Amino acid sequence: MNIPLIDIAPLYQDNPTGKLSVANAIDHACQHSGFFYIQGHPISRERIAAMRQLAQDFFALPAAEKLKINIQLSANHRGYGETAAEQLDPSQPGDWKESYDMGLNLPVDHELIGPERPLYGPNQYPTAIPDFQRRMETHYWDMLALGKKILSALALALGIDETFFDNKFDHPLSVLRFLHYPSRPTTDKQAAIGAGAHSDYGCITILWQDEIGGLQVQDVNGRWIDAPPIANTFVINIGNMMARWSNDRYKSTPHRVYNPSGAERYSMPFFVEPDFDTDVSCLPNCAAAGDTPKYAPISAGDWMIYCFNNTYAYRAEEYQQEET
Ligand SMILES: O=C(O)CCC(=O)C(=O)O
Ligand SMILES: [Fe+2]
Repeated sequence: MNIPLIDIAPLYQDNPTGKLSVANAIDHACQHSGFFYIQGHPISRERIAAMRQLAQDFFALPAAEKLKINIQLSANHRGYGETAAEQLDPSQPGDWKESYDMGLNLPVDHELIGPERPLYGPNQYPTAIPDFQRRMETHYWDMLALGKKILSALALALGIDETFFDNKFDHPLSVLRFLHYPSRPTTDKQAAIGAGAHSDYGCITILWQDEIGGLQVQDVNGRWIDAPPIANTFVINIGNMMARWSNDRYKSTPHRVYNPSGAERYSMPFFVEPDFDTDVSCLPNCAAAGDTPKYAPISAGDWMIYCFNNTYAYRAEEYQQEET
């Protein structure tokens, strides 16, 4: 399996031929591995270094401080997740990582908030770190702009209006996540799996990973292929929503974090997800003329809730209790 490295700088230039050739390279990668690296993006090295430091500072807070903003206190899935709270592969024990999730910060009385859209709401910010909220939000919007740029390339490759996705991110469900895989003894074989095998739920994921490595992508034969860190790049992958939206033109590929060295690791995924009410029904030009699309229309938000209910241990428990 080939995970290509694509220079996306032409997407920011006014040359239609250059743009189209990047769009076609992205389209090709999304149809085959479902994974690619990007370089030539506008997120600076200084910004990445500062965000990494912020993540380190956050996870270094005392447990009691982090637990004040426990994700379990949030009705809309924001805040701190303890080690083993997330179980990406249900056949394995919980993952050996801690997390912090933030997204669009809406006040509780915002008109979009209600039982029918449970993913909207406020963030939970640590009070012990000065300027945390502003720094996270600045990075959030910059990463979202990058995500929209990549989606504009997909639109171009599909022969649809380049701006097709633009108006679908007024109140995005996109999430910026910090991950910390604490160090552990190398004899602990089970814990070498930092994040169990899974595919992502949303449109696309833009991942920054530190220099430790461990990200692996599954090829069609079930083999695990390393996706090693490459300086100043992000790893992009297709999520389940985009696979569905594109009628399976694009592949949402299983991946995991396998780190037998036991070294501490940080990563920072940004999950590009549109507005809750976005209609996810077969994109133009993704079904052959006369063919019925494979999947029924669903809203982006309902799709995400369906996926969440199958992943987080505490949510699955709630869900099962509701059902019995
Ligand atoms: O930590 C990583 O490198 C990958 C994390 C991941 O796949 C995820 O959070 O969906
Ligand atoms: Fe993932």
